[in-house]
Amino acid sequence: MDSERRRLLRLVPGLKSYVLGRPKIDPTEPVLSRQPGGGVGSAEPYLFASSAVSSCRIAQRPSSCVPAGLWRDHDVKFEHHGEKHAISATKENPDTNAGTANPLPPKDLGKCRYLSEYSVADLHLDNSKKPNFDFIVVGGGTAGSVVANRLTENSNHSVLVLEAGGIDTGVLNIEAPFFSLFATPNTPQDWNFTTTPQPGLNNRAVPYPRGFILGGTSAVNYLVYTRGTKEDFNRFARIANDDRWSWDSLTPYMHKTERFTEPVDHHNTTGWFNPAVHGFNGPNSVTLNNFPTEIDGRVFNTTQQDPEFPFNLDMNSGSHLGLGWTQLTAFNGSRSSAATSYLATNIIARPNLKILLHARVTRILPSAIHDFRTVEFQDAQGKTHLLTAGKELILSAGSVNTPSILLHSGIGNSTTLSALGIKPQHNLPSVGQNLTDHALLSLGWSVQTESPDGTFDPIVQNATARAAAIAQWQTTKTGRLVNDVLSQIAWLRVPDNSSIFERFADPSAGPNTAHYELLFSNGFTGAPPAPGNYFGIVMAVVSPSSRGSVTINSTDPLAPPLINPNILGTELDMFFMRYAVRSAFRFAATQPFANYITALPAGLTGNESDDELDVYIQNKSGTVFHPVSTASVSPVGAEYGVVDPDLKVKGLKGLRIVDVSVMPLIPAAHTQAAAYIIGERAADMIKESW
Ligand SMILES: Cc1cc2nc3c(=O)[nH]c(=O)nc-3n(C[C@H](O)[C@H](O)[C@H](O)COP(=O)(O)OP(=O)(O)OC[C@H]3O[C@@H](n4cnc5c(N)ncnc54)[C@H](O)[C@@H]3O)c2cc1C
Repeated sequence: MDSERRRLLRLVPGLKSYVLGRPKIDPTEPVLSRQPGGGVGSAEPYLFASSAVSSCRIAQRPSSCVPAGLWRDHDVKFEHHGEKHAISATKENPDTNAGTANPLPPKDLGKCRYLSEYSVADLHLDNSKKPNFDFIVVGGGTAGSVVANRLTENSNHSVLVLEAGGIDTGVLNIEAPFFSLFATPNTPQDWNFTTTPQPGLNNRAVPYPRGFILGGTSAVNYLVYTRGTKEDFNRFARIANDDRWSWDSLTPYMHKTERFTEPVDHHNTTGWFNPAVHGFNGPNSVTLNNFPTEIDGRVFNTTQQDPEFPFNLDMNSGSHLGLGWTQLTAFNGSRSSAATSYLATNIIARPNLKILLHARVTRILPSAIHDFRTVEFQDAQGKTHLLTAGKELILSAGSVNTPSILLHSGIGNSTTLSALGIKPQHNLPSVGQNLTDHALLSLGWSVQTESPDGTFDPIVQNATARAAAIAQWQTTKTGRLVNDVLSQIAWLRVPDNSSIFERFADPSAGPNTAHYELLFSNGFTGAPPAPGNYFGIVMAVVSPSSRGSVTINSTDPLAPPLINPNILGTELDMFFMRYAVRSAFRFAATQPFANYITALPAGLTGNESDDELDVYIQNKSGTVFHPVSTASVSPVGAEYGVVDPDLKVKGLKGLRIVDVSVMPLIPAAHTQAAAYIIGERAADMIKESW
């Protein structure tokens, strides 16, 4: 690490975790040298070979809606590919001798988003008298933002959100839907975690991104919006022994979170989705692909011709089997995240809601016996503070950090915590256990396109095409960048009479829930993108039997946890992935693709033996980054599990967990919808309690 890097890292609070945890990225350097690679679920960052940081400047004020006083004169600002990045510094920059850190919120509160970026001093914390806030939400991520929004609907409730990351405004890779490919891994908006070596991945350790930003992982994900099946949620309710978590009970919340909006090209969406199963008045915009692609007709023609891939009008109806259009969290051509929706301008202007950015929670402490309402956190300067919530502490730090914070607080397996040197506070052996995720593999078939830019590959491979797409998006919010990378999705099952089920129980939630998923893209999403045009199919095991864990091996709460999602860790999951690969080959061999596909995915013939295919899968697979179940719900009175069905931590007062870590089993779905739904359901439970 050279001295300039050291100096910058010291100045950049948003990168504190890189200094103290896993230093991984220097905002001013690595984009110059990284080779292209990565992509959906990839092990490598997907950055542009030809890219260069065009400038790295200090003390530039962005042109977007940031009023004087909020944007600090010593912020570090740099450009990558014409996209502007900015990371806030808190100490004075020796280069500029610039102004004071943490300015007060400007008077025109409400005109711009992010005006609730208070400094600790602005909060006038004085815990000695009475609690400053009724509720403290740890993590302004997907579910945490929902809770903060809904609780502050009641002006009698005051809420403080403590978020470790910064803000998302002006980051092209976050805002332009297609560039979600590049939002992670190893970016300033990523926690930059890595898994432990994965036996199912030939002992490779792979990046494990999580959103390090307001909006959390909803601000960096691939935008795909899928709820899962009726069977998924009914199983949740069965395991919790609480009908409040069943599909029917949650349906009002599914509608409440959603604002289904028309695509930016205003095309006729009849036959693209079923309006009857959607909400149209909620905060979070869900829409359909905004731009036609060359594969659309071919993909849907296959549904007419091959019964293995039947058409499904709307995979969010509760019955997802079949193939349909991808729904994505976008609005007017830009990403809709928990930050842009639940924490929109009018919400953060509420006087009873405060959001403290760059506030990293290190521990939760008892405020009385069995009462955990006190939070310990470090501010942007690394100074430690303690705060006690008047009513409840709500832990929404996500499936990796929620168990990590609990363990560092002495809440977990008392024996292992003692052995590590952490004083046990409350014995809950299930904390961090049962980590479950979806394995993923990306394949690309070479195609003969109708025009060189018939697929999105030129945008990835060619600087001129990319610049044109960026310019179009920036001026009109149209073009390829408004689309999700993944155009259509098929949810599919291994036949019920397959002999594999003579040896293994079926892990899916029921006969109408998929074992695997095929995601179709009008270009190659894998790594590295070799020059050419591709038809991409991503396959994922969505009802896995593998279980892993999040554990800690340090008493330092800033040290990264050990993340073992145990990807493809069982024979059954390997079987599912093999089956999915062969299913993808069958799909690509259907008649509609006959004069389109010119070559098979590199390194595969489609005739591999099981053993040969396993080698390929283990060397190339990764994850879809859907970790759940590390603080699982269980029935009231159960000796296992971490939270009761009302999401209160078992045996404790004052502490609730609201994020996808509470799901008892992984849904056959991308998990952001579940985070929003859980946030909405939990917010009502909390309101009912108070
Ligand atoms: C690359 C990627 C792509 C994905 N694509 C999709 C997709 O297309 N569709 C989909 O449905 N799902 C997708 N997911 C998964 C989905 O986005 C997540 O499951 C979901 O957003 C998780 O929500 P959450 O509320 O549980 O946690 P998060 O949204 O991760 O929120 C946790 C928040 O807590 C903060 N935090 C953590 N620790 C601390 C601390 N110590 N102090 C203060 N704050 C803290 C974090 O910074 C974060 O803001 C993807 C995930 C990744 C990583």
